[in-house]
Amino acid sequence: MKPLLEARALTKHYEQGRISVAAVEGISFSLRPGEVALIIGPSGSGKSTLLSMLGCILRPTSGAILLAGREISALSDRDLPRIRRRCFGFVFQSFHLFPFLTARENVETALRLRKVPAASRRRRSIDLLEDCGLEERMEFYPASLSGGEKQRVAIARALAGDPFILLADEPTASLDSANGELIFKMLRSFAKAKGKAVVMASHDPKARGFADSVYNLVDGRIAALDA
Ligand SMILES: Nc1ncnc2c1ncn2[C@@H]1O[C@H](COP(=O)(O)OP(=O)(O)OP(=O)(O)O)[C@@H](O)[C@H]1O
Repeated sequence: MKPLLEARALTKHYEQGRISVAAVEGISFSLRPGEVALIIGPSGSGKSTLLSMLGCILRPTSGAILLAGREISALSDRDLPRIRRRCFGFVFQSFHLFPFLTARENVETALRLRKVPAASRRRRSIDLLEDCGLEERMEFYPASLSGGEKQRVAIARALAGDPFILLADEPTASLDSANGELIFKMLRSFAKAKGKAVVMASHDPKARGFADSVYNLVDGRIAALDA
C-alpha cells in the first residue's frame, strides 16, 4: 500500500544568533492509510518540532515530506497554506479556539471551510461535540470551559475538518483518565474508518494501547524503544 505520509531524513536546526540548536536530526518514517503513530520522548526531544514540520507549519532545514507520493516540503509559500488547510488537521497544546465563538460555532468553522451546507453544519457539530462528551457545553464560550473541555472542543473541530492527516500534540494533556481514553478511541476510529492517519505526541501511558507504531525521540533522533 502506498504511504499516505513519508518523512525522509527530516532535519531542523533552529538558529539563535550564533548558536544552532539541532531539534530534529535525520528522521525518516512512513505512515500507511489507517495508521496511528505515536511519538514519545523526553521534554525538548523534538516532538513538537517534528509535528510542526509534518504539518508544513515549519520548514525543515533539510529532508523531505511526501503526501501520497508528492513532495510537499518544497512547495512555495503561496501553495503551502492551501495544502495545509486541505490536508492537515491540528490539535495543539494551546487549543487555539476562537474566544468569541461558542463551542458549537468553533466546530462549525471547520465545516464552513470545507463548504459543508449550512443546514447540516449544526447537526454535524452537535454530533461531534456529543461524541467528545460535551453535550452540556455546546453553547459555552471558551472562557467558560475547563482546560479539558477546551481540548475536546479543539479535537471535535479538528475532526470536523476531515483532514487526511491529523497531528495532535499532547491531545489528552488536560484530561482525566476516562476522557483521555475517549479521545484516543476517537482518534483511532477516525484513522481506521476513513483510511486517514493520525500522528500524536503524548506522554500519556495509555497512548501506546491505541497506536500502531511508536517512535521514541531522544535528542531529535529516533532511538530504540525501552522494553
Ligand atoms: N523557536 C525555537 N527557537 C530555538 N530553539 C527552539 C525553538 N523551538 C524549540 N526549540 C528547541 O528545540 C528543541 C526541541 O523542542 P521541541 O519543542 O520540539 O521539543 P518537545 O519534545 O516537543 O518538548 P516538550 O515535550 O517539552 O513539548 C528544544 O531544545 C527546544 O529548546
